[in-house]
Amino acid sequence: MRRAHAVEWVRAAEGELMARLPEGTLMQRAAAGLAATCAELLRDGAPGRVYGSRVLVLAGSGDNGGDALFAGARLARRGARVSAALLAPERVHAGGLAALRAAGGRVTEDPAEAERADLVLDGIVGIGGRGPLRDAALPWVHAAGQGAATVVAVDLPSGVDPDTGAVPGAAVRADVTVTFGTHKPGLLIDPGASYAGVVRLVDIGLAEVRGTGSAPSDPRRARGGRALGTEPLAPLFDGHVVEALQQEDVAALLPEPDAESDKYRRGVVGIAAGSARYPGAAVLAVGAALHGGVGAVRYAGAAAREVVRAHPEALVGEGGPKDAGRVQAWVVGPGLSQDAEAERAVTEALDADVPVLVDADGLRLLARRGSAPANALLTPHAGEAVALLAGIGVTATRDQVEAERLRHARALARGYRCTVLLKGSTTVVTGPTGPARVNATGTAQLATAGSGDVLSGLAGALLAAGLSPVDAGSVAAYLHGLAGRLSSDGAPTTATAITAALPEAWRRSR
Ligand SMILES: NC(=O)C1=CN([C@@H]2O[C@H](COP(=O)(O)OP(=O)(O)OC[C@H]3O[C@@H](n4cnc5c(N)ncnc54)[C@H](O)[C@@H]3O)[C@@H](O)[C@H]2O)[C@@H](O)CC1
Ligand SMILES: Nc1ncnc2c1ncn2[C@@H]1O[C@H](COP(=O)(O)OP(=O)(O)O)[C@@H](O)[C@H]1O
Ligand SMILES: [K+]
Repeated sequence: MRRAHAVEWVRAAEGELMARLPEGTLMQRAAAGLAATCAELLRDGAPGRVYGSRVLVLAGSGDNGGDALFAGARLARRGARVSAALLAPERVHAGGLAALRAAGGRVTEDPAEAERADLVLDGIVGIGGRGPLRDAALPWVHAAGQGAATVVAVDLPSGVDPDTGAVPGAAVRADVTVTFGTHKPGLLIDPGASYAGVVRLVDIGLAEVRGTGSAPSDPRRARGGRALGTEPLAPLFDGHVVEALQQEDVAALLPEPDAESDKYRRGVVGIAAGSARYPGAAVLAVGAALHGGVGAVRYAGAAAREVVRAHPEALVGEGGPKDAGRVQAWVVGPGLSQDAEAERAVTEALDADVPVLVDADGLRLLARRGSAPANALLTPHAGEAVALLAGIGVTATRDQVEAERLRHARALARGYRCTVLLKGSTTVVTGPTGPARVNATGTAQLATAGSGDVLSGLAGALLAAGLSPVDAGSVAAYLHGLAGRLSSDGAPTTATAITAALPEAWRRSR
């Protein structure tokens, strides 16, 4: 599992660790890890060696600049030609600048150096950064983007909000980010994540003080109706606030049949989706559910004929969920439309007393109620999230949801008191408390009609197979993203092709 901690936790942990160590130890650990990565990049890149390479340090006013200056000093001692741009000269890290000068480095005021450099070290701001990058940095950041230099972000790309991944203005586009101690949420959540390049974690000893985070905040306090932004971002639950499943985590969660399994023991998922107008959503959701590790898929609704024609394995009926027979989880909503019959299907699925995944039209209907059962998994895209937020009295635009995914997904989970999977460039899955899961396997090629229906069917099947809503949502997002990549391989893909790639995604994940 990849874990990310909030700034508040990082500062507390670092404070505790620093109190036990000689002054400057952590910064030297950070600088050593940073310099080692830079040396490797210079050796593997165009210069082919550290000696004689041109390195530019962008140094802001805080410790992030200190890390970069000390790393620059280490590279200068190995023969690199290092210069530093001091973006706030009166507040520069004095020890870092002295070390750089002592190693032969110099100060520059010419942004064109950023275009000529082999490597640019972004030490403008780290976890102390707030709001858009200030003007002094902009010519340097622009020039670094124009040139051929490898851009290495120190701790995180400057301009990316460390806790949310929001990018409120200009930001550094890094090829590599060297982050210290633990990942930061902004490195795992778009738009910030897309600025980070390849992220490398340097151990500075924070693991020694893990578990010192304060208790999670009470979810009841955060019940909807208030403006967002007035509460602390997220509870410091077990220290980390964000986590990303890795292949071995997914492998441990995938349901596998054993010698005693039969189709009922593996779980049966019910799909209430599609309508006379949109039968395709039903066909796609059922198709994906059939690859989701359950023993059987029941379909209930108006597209029964189309479903059984496409998938003879499905058990179909034209009535609603109530008449469909026993299932271990329901998926309700894709392509359902929003008429009285659709409303009845949603009510019956919610009343079935089994875990229920609500998507698409089902979410629009749910927003009118403003509540959901605790075992529900809601799967909105940003537009549907706006409607759901309105249902609990929170006003937000689509752009705001996309700029701060974590905050809005959490607000929905708290407001509806259930699990929420917010789709998009970084899929976020979260309950009202506990760490949020983010998924990194996706590709923008997934943004194709019907791909959400595939995700719903798959996640519903995993729910029926016994996974918790958070596990079902995050494992489904992982497999769906991987299947999207496999089916696309650089070309446009389709929902049908994503479904066809699910078995290979599953095989590669177990
Ligand atoms: N605290 C520690 O023990 C360690 C900290 N380390 C480094 O220290 C960093 C944190 O240092 P600081 O707390 O000094 O904070 P930063 O260096 O991240 O930034 C703080 C400074 O940047 C300015 N600033 C804030 N927002 C800005 C913006 N949008 N544009 C331009 N300037 C802005 C502020 O005025 C402040 O002076 C970490 O990210 C990491 O790189 C590492 O040395 C490891 C150990
Ligand atoms: N830019 C993107 N990067 C990665 N995944 C994306 C992106 N845009 C959309 N997706 C994914 O594609 C799927 C689209 O689902 P949805 O919006 O419900 O589409 P539809 O309703 O057409 O099925 C979701 O899984 C979503 O996370
Ligand atoms: K930085």
